[in-house]
Amino acid sequence: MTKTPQTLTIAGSDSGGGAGIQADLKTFQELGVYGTSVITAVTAQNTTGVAAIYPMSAESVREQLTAIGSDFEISALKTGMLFDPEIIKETAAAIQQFGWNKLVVDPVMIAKGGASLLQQEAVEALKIHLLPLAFLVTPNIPEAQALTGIAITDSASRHLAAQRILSMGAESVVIKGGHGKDPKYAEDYFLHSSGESVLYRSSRIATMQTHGTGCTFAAAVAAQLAKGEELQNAICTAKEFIQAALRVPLNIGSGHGPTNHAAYKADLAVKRGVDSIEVFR
Ligand SMILES: Nc1ncnc2c1ncn2[C@@H]1O[C@H](COP(=O)(O)OP(=O)(O)O)[C@@H](O)[C@H]1O
Ligand SMILES: Cc1ncc(COP(=O)(O)O)c(N)n1
Repeated sequence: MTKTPQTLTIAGSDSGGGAGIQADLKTFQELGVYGTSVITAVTAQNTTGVAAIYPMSAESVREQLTAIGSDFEISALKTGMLFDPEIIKETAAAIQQFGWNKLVVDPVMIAKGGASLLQQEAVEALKIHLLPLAFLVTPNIPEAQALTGIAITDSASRHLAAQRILSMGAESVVIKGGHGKDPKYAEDYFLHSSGESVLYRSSRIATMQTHGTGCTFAAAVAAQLAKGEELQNAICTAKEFIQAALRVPLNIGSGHGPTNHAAYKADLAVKRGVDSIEVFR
């Protein structure tokens, strides 16, 4: 009997349900993998912003990680909001202890409304302890700039920033283009430590409902990896997933609303297909 692939998200809770743990579990469910979770912080949050952050203690994070590691067979995992250096160290230690592979690190730093989801001193901890364990790192443009100190203004500086992130020990990186300036396209740039690069391009959707796009994208990559999909195809599926989730808005809340996690599967079910993604290798 084949078992459902098991996945793990290590991230913050978003009370509004659009980002963080909630977005990750919805994405896992939609893509047909079993989702487990380790909560690093509880945020009081809705579509208009983050009102408060309550980080979990390092001990409670360790206990959650141990509960997962001692019982589940994790085929792929992702990290999101990790908040402080202690939580990052506990996370890295557990990943090594339990031998978890296929780690997708979404280096969450700042929420769309401007709240800081990662302490300044935790950026170094992320680079030292977590990036060397990463199969894929998925920064958005501001995060890639913060990790590298390189201003991303064109494709050459984006490539340089990607190279710099790989030099920190990650096996591969995709710099996401949601924050890019191009009004027509949202372009994600993938670079592997072998030197191979891929550009994933979709039409840019004009919408305010972008809360949780990064979390959802990284969770979709992890889900596909858990099912055994090869990395570059997993990224393409994640891009299709987020494209569908943005294209069919839910119109929830008065601010940056959540994406529609159910749209991808609904599209496939009626065989409408999702917007095709252009892939340049
Ligand atoms: N308006 C948009 N139209 C189409 N794709 C988008 C749009 N905004 C973001 N994306 C896609 O969503 C994913 C998350 O990107 P991004 O918004 O940069 O991440 P984050 O949520 O971490 O800031 C990427 O694949 C990106 O290309
Ligand atoms: C708990 C939590 N984690 C992550 C994000 C980032 O959201 P986004 O994916 O929109 O950048 C968030 N707003 N809240």
